[in-house]
Amino acid sequence: MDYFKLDIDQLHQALVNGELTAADLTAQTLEGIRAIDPQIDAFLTLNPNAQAQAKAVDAAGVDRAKPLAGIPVAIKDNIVTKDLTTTAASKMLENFVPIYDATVVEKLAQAGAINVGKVNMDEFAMGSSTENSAFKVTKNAWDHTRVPGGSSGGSAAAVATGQVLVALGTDTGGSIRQPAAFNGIVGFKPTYGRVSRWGLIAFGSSLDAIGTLSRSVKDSAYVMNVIAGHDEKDATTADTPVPDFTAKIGQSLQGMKIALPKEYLGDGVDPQVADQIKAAAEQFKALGATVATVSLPHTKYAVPAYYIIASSEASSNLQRFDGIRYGFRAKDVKNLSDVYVRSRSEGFGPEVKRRIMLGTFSLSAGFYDAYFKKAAQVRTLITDDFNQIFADYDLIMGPTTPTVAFKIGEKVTDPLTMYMNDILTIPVNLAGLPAASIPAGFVDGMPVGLQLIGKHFDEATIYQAADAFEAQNDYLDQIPGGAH
Ligand SMILES: NC(=O)C[C@H](N)C(=O)O
Repeated sequence: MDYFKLDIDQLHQALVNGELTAADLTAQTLEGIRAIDPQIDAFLTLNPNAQAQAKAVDAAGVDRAKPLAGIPVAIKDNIVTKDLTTTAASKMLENFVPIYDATVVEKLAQAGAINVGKVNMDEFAMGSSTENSAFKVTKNAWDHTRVPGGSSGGSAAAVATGQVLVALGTDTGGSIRQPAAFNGIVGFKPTYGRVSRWGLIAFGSSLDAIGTLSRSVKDSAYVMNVIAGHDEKDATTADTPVPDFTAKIGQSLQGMKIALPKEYLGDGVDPQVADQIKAAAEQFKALGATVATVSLPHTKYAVPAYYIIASSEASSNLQRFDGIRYGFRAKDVKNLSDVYVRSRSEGFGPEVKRRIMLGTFSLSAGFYDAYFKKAAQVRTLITDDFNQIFADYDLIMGPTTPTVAFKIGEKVTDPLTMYMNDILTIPVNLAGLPAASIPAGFVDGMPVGLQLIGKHFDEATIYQAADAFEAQNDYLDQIPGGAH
């Protein structure tokens, strides 16, 4: 199946008309994965039941009202899937087979989508390069010597190499948007509370969001239409009506007010990347929007605040991996304390241990006020910065990442440099806002991502602007290995 030339609308039409069956589509998709993935290493597990699920969709008949019926999807491996190994790319969960489906997985199945397999990531979603996976290093679709970004690097590389049309990812500090940017595809992180996290292996619970990676903007909106909504199993999901996320796609941008924060083009941002974003601003103006320079003054405090908050939450969430309840248990243990200490020492990788130590320290008596409380206050200042801008503007634009994808091995031994890579995506998670990364050109043959940030629960405006930008450009025709 040549996913580079197709989208969900076209496949849906072919399935409805009977030109294609879901079983054929799934078979061709699995064939494509077997041919392409050995060079990319995006997949950790293929779903042995995918073919049977596709046959069931065919037997039921592809419903016109269900655009995802028969469409193959890949799922990040921190989202639990019943009877299908779910590892979070950790040795700790190497043999973990969940007994239930995450709400998003259940919703996709009800919509007729076919889960073809689970994709690689940084261990427990901690990282920006997928090099922290306990199992394999996924390659960037455009240059196999570079990282695909992370932590949803497997999701991004699987889509960008045409193995699947869409994949689910998760985003705590940029984990959907940054790999989407590095691979020249669309990444979408919804508002905090828009999509249920029931069945997501938790990292930073006040930040985590499940979203999409896809080639086209509209395909992302189709998946969001299915996965969004209140869930009584996740008390953090908002009980607000879910709009049709495709509703404003195709509408004119005339009069739309877009803000471009000066901090997003400042220190540390590659000037060539900044140039692409300035060019995108000109394109938005040509489409009828206004673009004005604004300031988000607390941006520089976002990374330190995030690494305290996310690590503190991780240290608490990861306590459950104790060698007893889930997964890995060390051999030849002497006593209970030995079970805990050795199972965790041997089961977790270095980055996960670093975060647990950082978080435990920040939360400990005597340090709480100086670290966690201070970080929470900074978070409020960052949220206030955004609220002030959104009183006057519809969207905020900027680069998704300060640079294009870096080389495998280049930053993995230097955590601070790796953390700084997320400076433009982390503020969005701290404020719980929705945001997308969409392709916006190339620097040295590598894709650049344009980030569009919206108001709380106003995903539809992001989709409107993103689709208008996509329609003006030919990024969908540019494929890895092809001319660009
Ligand atoms: N999980 C994320 O969203 C990625 C971020 N780079 C982190 O390591 O925390």
